[in-house]
Amino acid sequence: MSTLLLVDDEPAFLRLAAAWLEKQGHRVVTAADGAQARDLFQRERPDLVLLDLVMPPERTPEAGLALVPAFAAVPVVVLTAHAEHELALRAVAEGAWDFLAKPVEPELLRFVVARALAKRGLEMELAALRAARPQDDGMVGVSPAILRLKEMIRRIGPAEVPVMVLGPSGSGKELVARALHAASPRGAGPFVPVHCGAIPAELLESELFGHLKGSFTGAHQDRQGLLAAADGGTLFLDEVGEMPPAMQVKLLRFLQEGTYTPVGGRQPVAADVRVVSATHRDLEGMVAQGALREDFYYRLKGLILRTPALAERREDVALLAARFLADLPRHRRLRLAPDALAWLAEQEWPGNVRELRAVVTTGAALAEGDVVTAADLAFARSGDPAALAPAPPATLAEAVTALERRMITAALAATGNNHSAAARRLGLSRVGLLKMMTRLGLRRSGP
Ligand SMILES: Nc1ncnc2c1ncn2[C@@H]1O[C@H](COP(=O)(O)OP(=O)(O)OP(=O)(O)O)[C@@H](O)[C@H]1O
Repeated sequence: MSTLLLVDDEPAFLRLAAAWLEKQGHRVVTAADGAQARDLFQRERPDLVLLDLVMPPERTPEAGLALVPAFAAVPVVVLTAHAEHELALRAVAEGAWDFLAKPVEPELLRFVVARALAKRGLEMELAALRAARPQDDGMVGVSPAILRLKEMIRRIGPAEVPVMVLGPSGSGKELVARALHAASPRGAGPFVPVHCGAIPAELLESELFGHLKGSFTGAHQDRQGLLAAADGGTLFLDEVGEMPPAMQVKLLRFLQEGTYTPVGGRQPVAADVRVVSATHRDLEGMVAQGALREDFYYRLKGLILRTPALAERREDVALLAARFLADLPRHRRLRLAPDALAWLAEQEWPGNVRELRAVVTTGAALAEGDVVTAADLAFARSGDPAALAPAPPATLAEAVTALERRMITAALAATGNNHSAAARRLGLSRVGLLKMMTRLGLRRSGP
C-alpha cells in the first residue's frame, strides 16, 4: 500500500480528498501547514506528496514553492488555483512532478496519483536493481587478504550495523567504506565522507548538524549539515580518533537515538544514516588514555574490518599498478616494462596503495613512448635524476636534453601543470621554463 501525504489548509478539502484516495486503496496522512508537512514527511516517508502552494502562515506561493525541493525525493504534485499556470510551471522547475488545478476533479486526481505512483514504483525498482547488481567496487587484488575483505564486505554491506575500518594510512579504508555503501540497500543514496581531523573543532558541530539562521555571527541563513545530506545513505567518519570530546558526546546521542539538534535549534531532527568510521590510530589505547570516550567507541565500533598494508599483499602490487595506468586519461596505451614490474616488487611501500598510485601516475607522465620503465618509476618516487638508469647517451648533448625533458616533465606532473610552480622547483624563471619547453617540443610555440 502506498502512503500519500496530502498538504492543504482547507479542512473540508483534506477530508474529502483523503476519503476519496483512501477508497482507492491508499494510506493518506494529512498536514495543514508547511511545518507539519515537513515533520510528517520525515516520520511517515510517504511515496507521494500532494501539496497546496498557498498555505498559512505566509500565504505566499514562494513559501509553498520553497517546500517542493524538500520533498523532491518522491514525486510531488502541486495543487494550484485555476488561473495559476505560471506558478505551476515554476513548481515543476523546482522539481515538482505534476500539477492539478483546484477545484480538483476526483477522476483526474485518481489518474495523476496513479501516474505519479507508477513513476515512484519504477524509481524504487531501479534502486533495488542497482543495489543487487554485482558491483565493481574498485578494489583491485587477488591476495588472500583482499579476497577475505571483499567477502566480508559482501556479507556485512547489506546489514545496517555500524562498521569500523582499521588499517594503515593509504591502505584503502575509504574505498572499503564506499564498497560497503554500494553493497547496501542504501547504495543509491548519498555517501558522505567527513574528514574529522580536517575540520576545525569549532566548526565541526555546525558542519555535521547544520545551523539555523542567526545562531552565530555569520549564520545568515539556515544551512543543512552533513548528517542531513547523508539521510538515506552512509556517513563516513574518517580519522574518527580526531573527533573533539564535546562532539563525541553529541554524536553519541545521535548514534543512540537517531536524532540531533542543529546549532541554534530547539527541535531534534531525525536522520536515517548508517555510520562507517575509520582510523589508523589505536583507538583502544586512546580510550585507555581518556582521549576517546568509551561509550562513543563501543557505539561506533560495531563490526571491524581491517585493510592490510601493501607489504602484506605484495602479490597485488603489479595488478594495482596496471590498473592505475589503465585509469589514466591518455590517448596512448601505456604498459609497464619488465624491469618496472621487477622494481615495483622490490620496493617497500610505507604509504601503501596511495603511495603506489602516486608513483605510477608520475612515472607514467615521465615515460617516453608507451612503456613505463623502472627508471621512470624510480625517478618519480625519489625526484632524483640520479635514479634514472644511465641511458646509453650517444652524445653529451643528447643526454643533457633527455635529462632536461625528464626533469621538466616531472616538475610539471608534480605541480599539476602549474608553470610558475614548476619553474620555481627547477630554479628557472617562468619564461625560461616556457622557452625550454618549446625547444624540447613539450609545448607548441606561439601565444
Ligand atoms: N584495493 C585497492 N584497489 C584499488 N585502489 C585502491 C585499493 N586500495 C586503495 N586504493 C586507492 O588508494 C588510494 C588511497 O585509498 P583510501 O583513500 O581509501 O585510503 P585510506 O586508508 O582511507 O587512507 P587514509 O587513512 O590516509 O585516509 C585511493 O586512490 C584508492 O582508490
